[in-house]
Amino acid sequence: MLYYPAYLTLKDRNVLVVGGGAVGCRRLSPLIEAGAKVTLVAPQLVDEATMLVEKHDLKWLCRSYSAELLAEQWLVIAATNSAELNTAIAQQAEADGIFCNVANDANTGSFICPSLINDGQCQIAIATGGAAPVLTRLLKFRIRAILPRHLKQLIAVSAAKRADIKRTFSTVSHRRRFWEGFFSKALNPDNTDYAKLYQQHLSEVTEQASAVVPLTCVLPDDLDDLSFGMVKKLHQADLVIVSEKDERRIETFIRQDCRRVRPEAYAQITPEPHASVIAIVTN
Ligand SMILES: C[C@@]1(CC(=O)O)c2cc3[nH]c(cc4nc(cc5[nH]c(cc(n2)[C@H]1CCC(=O)O)[C@@](C)(CC(=O)O)[C@@H]5CCC(=O)O)C(CC(=O)O)=C4CCC(=O)O)c(CCC(=O)O)c3CC(=O)O
Ligand SMILES: NC(=O)C1=CN([C@@H]2O[C@H](COP(=O)(O)OP(=O)(O)OC[C@H]3O[C@@H](n4cnc5c(N)ncnc54)[C@H](O)[C@@H]3O)[C@@H](O)[C@H]2O)C=CC1
Repeated sequence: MLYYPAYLTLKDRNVLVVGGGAVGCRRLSPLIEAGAKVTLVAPQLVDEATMLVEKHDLKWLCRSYSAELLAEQWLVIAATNSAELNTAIAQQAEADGIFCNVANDANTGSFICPSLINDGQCQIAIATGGAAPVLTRLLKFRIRAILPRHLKQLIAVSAAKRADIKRTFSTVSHRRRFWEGFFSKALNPDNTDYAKLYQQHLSEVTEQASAVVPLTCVLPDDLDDLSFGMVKKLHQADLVIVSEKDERRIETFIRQDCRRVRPEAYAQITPEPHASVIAIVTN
């Protein structure tokens, strides 16, 4: 079974953290950053948790958990060193319709806590369904190492200009193509003046129609042999002409909103002006 990934809005919502050891403490910062109203209950805290309580003026109840604490909570984290207590908290939370994380068991409770990469508004969450938390942490370091350096500034340009671009370009497809072109250029490490790059790109891109010429992709037996360039083009494709069998093979290379058309039906359709069309041919 897979988990359903989601990013929760916790601003001003009541969250209870039960347990103030290393794990309970690790849960605090992301909750604080998300603007939750945190109550921490534990007879003892690790030093770092004490520091966070003081710094952020968190409500700390220096005592054992009791069931009435769940009233008014939106979400609870069960991170004590007692598996029995953590399970009991999860059962009560489930009965009361409150989200619950159980630190010692991925299969109890209603969500698991992923490893997090936060870079401004870019938040990457990684998890392995509770199977390999240490691998999760190692993957975090690898992924963080390949992220572009000025991600925050790049996201800020998009946040500031999205409404303008919605007004400037009339279709989702044109807007997507605009942003794809802009971000592709911006991800080149030599380009860091994003405001200038944005203006330049805006002056170059138009909505004018042009003839659509399908590109052909000869599918190798082993998909690992697909060139990097072709993988990139497949990802940009707005329409692929593909048999049912090959569609399954290339599913992970094409976008969800890419149109799929069978070869025998292609003659009857009219691709959007400017559409990037790829005909898939089996080797
Ligand atoms: C289900 C989950 C709990 C949840 O959802 O709350 C869970 C469960 C358990 N972890 C255990 C052990 C360790 N966990 C870590 C580290 C992390 N564990 C995290 C998440 C999760 N761990 C959730 C699933 C995430 C997923 O799906 O991958 C991370 C990603 C996030 C975080 O906790 O903040 C964080 C990396 C933070 C980072 O750096 O990014 C380390 C290493 C270390 O501390 O460095 C060890 C010691 C080595 C070992 O034992 O493997 C044990 C056994 C305890 C015991 O033996 O008593 C259990 C219980 C069990 O499964 O038995
Ligand atoms: N998710 C993860 O990454 C990991 C999870 N774990 C699991 O997380 C749990 C907690 O681990 P640690 O923080 O290292 O434990 P810990 O022993 O350092 O801390 C336990 C905390 O729970 C509090 N506590 C105990 N009984 C309580 C009660 N009745 N009411 C309220 N608070 C109570 C203690 O005062 C203490 O603050 C363990 O079950 C462990 O198996 C352990 C390692 C990693």
